[in-house]
Amino acid sequence: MEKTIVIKCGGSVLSDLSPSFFTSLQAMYEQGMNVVLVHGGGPEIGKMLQRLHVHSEFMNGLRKTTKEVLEVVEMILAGKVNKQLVALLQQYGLPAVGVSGVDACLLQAAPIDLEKLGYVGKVVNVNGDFVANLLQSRYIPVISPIGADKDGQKYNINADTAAGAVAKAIKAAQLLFVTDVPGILRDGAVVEEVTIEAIERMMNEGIITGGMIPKVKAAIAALSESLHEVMIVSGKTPFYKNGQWYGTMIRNEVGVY
Ligand SMILES: Nc1ncnc2c1ncn2[C@@H]1O[C@H](COP(=O)(O)OP(=O)(O)O)[C@@H](O)[C@H]1O
Ligand SMILES: CC(=O)N[C@@H](CCC(=O)OP(=O)(O)O)C(=O)O
Repeated sequence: MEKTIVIKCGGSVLSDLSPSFFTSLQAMYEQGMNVVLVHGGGPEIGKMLQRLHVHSEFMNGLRKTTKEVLEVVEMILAGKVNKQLVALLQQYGLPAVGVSGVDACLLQAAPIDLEKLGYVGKVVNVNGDFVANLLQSRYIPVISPIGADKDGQKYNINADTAAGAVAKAIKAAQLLFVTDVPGILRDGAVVEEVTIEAIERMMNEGIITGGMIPKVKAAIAALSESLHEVMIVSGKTPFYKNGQWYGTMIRNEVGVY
């Protein structure tokens, strides 16, 4: 199979994506790469919950998800955000197909902790064959992070976690987190390259906090023999030019997987 890149597009930057984001995607696609997008939509979910006067709160970066919250999460992620992104990609001539993790059992999920978090899911299986089939037909799958279990119960999955699980399952060669900051920042400057050890130190020291935590955790979990590097970049500015990436590269220690 051709080289595959999984790109997670954060809700923080979805309405702010620069034209260079789409031209980079066009370039990758035209070079013959397989491109898979996984998107978030946290801010959009927050806005709709507020409009509907539905209360929600976060615990360790995860949104506590009651049945009522889950309904809104699915409506926004699998409905509004997914279709907006698909339509935008199509405007750039990219053959995007929107699916949620419920379609074709793409993201089989299980609860993390029903009592504490409600219907927040972890990924227990990915239907990689389905993704591979879409890629073989040269489609660009655009995946919203809703999963379901075998009984049809749906779950709200953090989008970073979903992207990492998809990348690992389809043995992607690259995983890219596109967000609203140009990488991991320390004292205001981008850290260009970090190892797992350095990330753990930065979490302990309170340098990496909030929404950056699920990103680095998903990155670490996705590193494997086929995926050696994960990038965190900004979607607001160009992140790739003449073979050079602009952002943070997360690497395992050389040769250790
Ligand atoms: N060390 C750090 N470097 C950069 N961003 C950080 C760091 N620690 C926490 N963050 C926060 O992480 C945010 C990105 O995560 P999040 O808001 O969840 O975005 P997304 O919707 O793209 O997943 C940044 O806007 C920033 O506020
Ligand atoms: C369990 C959980 O927290 N799910 C997230 C799903 C969306 C998401 O992850 O969006 P971002 O990438 O924009 O943060 C939520 O409800 O906000």
